[in-house]
Amino acid sequence: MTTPGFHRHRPVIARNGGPVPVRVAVRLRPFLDKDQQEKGSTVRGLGERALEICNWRNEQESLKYEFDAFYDEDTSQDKIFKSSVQNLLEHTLHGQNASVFAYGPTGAGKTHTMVGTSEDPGIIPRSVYGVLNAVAKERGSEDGEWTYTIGISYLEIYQEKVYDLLETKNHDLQIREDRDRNIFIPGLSEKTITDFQQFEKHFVPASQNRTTASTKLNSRSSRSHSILLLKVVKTQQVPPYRQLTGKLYLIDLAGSEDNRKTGNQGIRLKESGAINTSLFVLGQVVDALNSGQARIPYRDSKLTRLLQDSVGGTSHACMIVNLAPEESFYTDTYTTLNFAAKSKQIVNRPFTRESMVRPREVLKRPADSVTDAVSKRVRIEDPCTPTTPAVVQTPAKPPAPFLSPLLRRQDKFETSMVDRLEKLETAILARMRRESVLTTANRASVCGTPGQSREVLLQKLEDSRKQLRELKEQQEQQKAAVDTSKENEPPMSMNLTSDVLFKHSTSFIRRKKAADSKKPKAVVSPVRAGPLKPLNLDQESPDVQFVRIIKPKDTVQTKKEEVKWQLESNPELQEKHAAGVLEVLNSGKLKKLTSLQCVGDKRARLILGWWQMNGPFKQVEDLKTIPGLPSKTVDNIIKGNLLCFGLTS
Ligand SMILES: Nc1ncnc2c1ncn2[C@@H]1O[C@H](COP(=O)(O)OP(=O)(O)OP(=O)(O)O)[C@@H](O)[C@H]1O
Repeated sequence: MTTPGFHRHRPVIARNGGPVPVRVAVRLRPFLDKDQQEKGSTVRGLGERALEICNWRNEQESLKYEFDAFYDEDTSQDKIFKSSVQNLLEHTLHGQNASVFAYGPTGAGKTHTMVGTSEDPGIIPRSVYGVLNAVAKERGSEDGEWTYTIGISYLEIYQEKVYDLLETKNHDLQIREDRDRNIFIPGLSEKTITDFQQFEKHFVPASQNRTTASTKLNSRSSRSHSILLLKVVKTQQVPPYRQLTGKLYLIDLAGSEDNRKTGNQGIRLKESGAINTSLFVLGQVVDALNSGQARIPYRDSKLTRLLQDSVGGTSHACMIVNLAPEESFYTDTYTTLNFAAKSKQIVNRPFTRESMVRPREVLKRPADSVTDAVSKRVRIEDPCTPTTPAVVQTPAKPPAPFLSPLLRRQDKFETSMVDRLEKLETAILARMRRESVLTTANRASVCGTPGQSREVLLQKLEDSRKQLRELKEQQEQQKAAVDTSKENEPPMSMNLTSDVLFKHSTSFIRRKKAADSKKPKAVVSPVRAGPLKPLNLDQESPDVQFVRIIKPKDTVQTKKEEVKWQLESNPELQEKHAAGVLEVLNSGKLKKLTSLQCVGDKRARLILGWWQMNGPFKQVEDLKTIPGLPSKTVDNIIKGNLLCFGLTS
């Protein structure tokens, strides 16, 4: 969104700030049912920042956690907003991004925290109100030098598809990243708001569009992740016409669901699968950030792609972790707290996004602005004050340079192309200015009349446009030539170096460096063979065999026919070993998991991730519910471990 009447003419300038950790606050919701209350809460607060839950491995112990804030069941929406969210809002007025997101199991109070009710509004309405107020306050403290535009967009991610909640006809929208590494969604509608009533007018019906359904754990369960985006564009009305763009992401995540408890089936189960998978990827993103991996799997789900800025990105972020006190939520509480503890370590690096704009009014009449250099009063609409639009004076000197039609569409070009066009434009302008002075001084002798002077300039302008058109055509031809050469790329055995292939390439066509044909290329990926790893469990006594090789009773051995030997497993030991494997699976340690047969680093991470999201495995076969682990692989893991342990013991 650019401010009406203005056009961006310089790419975004990023001013880096220091690292800022993600703020993590935990909120415990009250009991919803009196009967449950009598059983007592599984979460106990320990002051304003810490809490404890009992240890499922040893009931005599408790597990303690410390966060930036702990809000008990009596904490009001107002207090949560004021202590965790309010101070983030001002960043959006200064060109920085901020995000608030509610995380937690289904039914723990995320939507209540983010949206709330009309009597007790949550973070979203309070934040919008807060931003509108902050803008009004800031505008009141300066003399109309800046105008403010506030826009809202609202979307949901339902079953890995992005839906526009403000314009329901827009669905399955794509997520893109621009060259300034901003994530954006082409086609997502944006409504400008000037007051809270306008916000409500758009937000309330849009919230009805969100997909909710009744599950065993929540009668109005959100089946999607929703994101309200509030964009504040602040534009300077006098030179140097700075423009600051800040965004506030308010995110209500769908809850993680244990389908053994929800009883979900059919479509609900499918929804739940999509929700759990995206939250699982979120967990992987957090792990990758914490372990300093080079590749962060943001692209593995739509949710993480959209949260790229909030988690390990450039935004100030606050995560509100919602917990439920009921005993039935214990496993969810445990896994949620572990996720929250990991997220606390994430550090974001917010920066200011600033660009320079030029009034459009000037763009429309390039010749006028250069030759006449008259001061014009340009009305620039400020949507925050529709009744009294800001009136500013455009500068008479130096004349605002025009933008060539090509340059106006600079976003579509590679940077170096834009640079070249800009240089060309500057040169033309300098020449025009020189000649403008010349025409003023020698008007009578050189051009005769001002009308003629104008004609000369217009002719020059037409020439410069022609040059730009030619430049663009050249670029397209070169691009086409490169594409064709790529299509006809000869097999690697031909002695063509990258220089030959790309000899026509120009700097503005960026490409991957062509592979060095001299380097020997791997035809097949090498197979890694490792020794069988013994399971790190208590060893059985060697005389108790896990499997015996037996001869089938009914086999009649003939000379020609060989006996088909069979394996008979010892059921007692099988059970014992299964318990041992289960213990490893629930150890929560990557190293222990990789000690299992058929489990490498990648599978261990998948298992660990599932365990963190869903709690302890009840049986070894639960491995089959892990997304990304096919049941055949799981069978191999189970067989491999039970058998290997039997043979090595
Ligand atoms: N702090 C609170 N005070 C009073 N009631 C609450 C509070 N938090 C949640 N509730 C109530 O608990 C129920 C579940 O809350 P909510 O729908 O917000 O859960 P959720 O985490 O968003 O669930 P889902 O992920 O399934 O959408 C609702 O009836 C809500 O009104």
